Amino acid sequence: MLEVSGLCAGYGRLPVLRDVSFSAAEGEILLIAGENGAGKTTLLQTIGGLIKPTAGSIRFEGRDVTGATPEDLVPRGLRLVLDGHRVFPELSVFDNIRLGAVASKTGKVAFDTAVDQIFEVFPILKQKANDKARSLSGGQQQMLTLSQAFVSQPKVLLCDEPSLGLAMALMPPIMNFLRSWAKSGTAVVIVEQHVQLALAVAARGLLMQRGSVVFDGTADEFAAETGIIAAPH
Ligand SMILES: Nc1ncnc2c1ncn2[C@@H]1O[C@H](COP(=O)(O)OP(=O)(O)OP(=O)(O)O)[C@@H](O)[C@H]1O
Repeated sequence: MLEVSGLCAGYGRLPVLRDVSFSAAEGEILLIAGENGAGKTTLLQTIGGLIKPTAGSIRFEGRDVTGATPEDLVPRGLRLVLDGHRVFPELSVFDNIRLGAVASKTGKVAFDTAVDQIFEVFPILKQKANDKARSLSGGQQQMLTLSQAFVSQPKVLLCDEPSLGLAMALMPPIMNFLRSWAKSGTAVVIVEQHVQLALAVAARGLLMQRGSVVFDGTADEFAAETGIIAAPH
């Protein structure tokens, strides 16, 4: 579904990514872990079209999309969800969700089904569907950001720190949400500081250090390599 090969990218003359290669298959969750500054966010942003790579290639569904912009990639089904909250504060919660489906042209039936699923996982968004998004807490805005991506039905979801700003109690529902999302066929690539929790749902784990991939293996192999035990779920 997604193949990254020999990717290099950075900021101005500062190189960050060095020869990064990995792939993510349909229906699997791939965890990207690594210390602060390892280049995880830069990697997601480069794949998502926000940073132009200086070398290497990105293939999505067998097509070369190296250097494509988010405007090209989102309608094709490759979607980046950044950390921090990027909702439209003056619009209602429901309108924010609706906007998520615009670029991908999700059909009405698929949209309604997706909204039902969202309201099941995040009942607070149903309760506040008509309230302005600015009235939501940080964690609720994060739920809304994920929901906007969900209704766009991406084939590849790149998700930076889905847990950011969320109470720990919300982590298992978020992880389960991502898991059911992957089960529907989406390749989910997540950067997550809560490695134990993410490992519980990930099929594979990739470890980055100073802009390079230093380990890539199954979740069990990742746990054996790093000594990190997946949280029970
Ligand atoms: N906009 C930017 N301009 C210049 N350098 C940047 C920029 N963003 C990140 N960097 C640098 O690139 C390197 C990789 O940062 P990146 O945010 O990709 O790491 P990360 O693994 O996601 O870390 P974190 O977990 O702290 O977000 C760091 O040295 C960082 O200082």
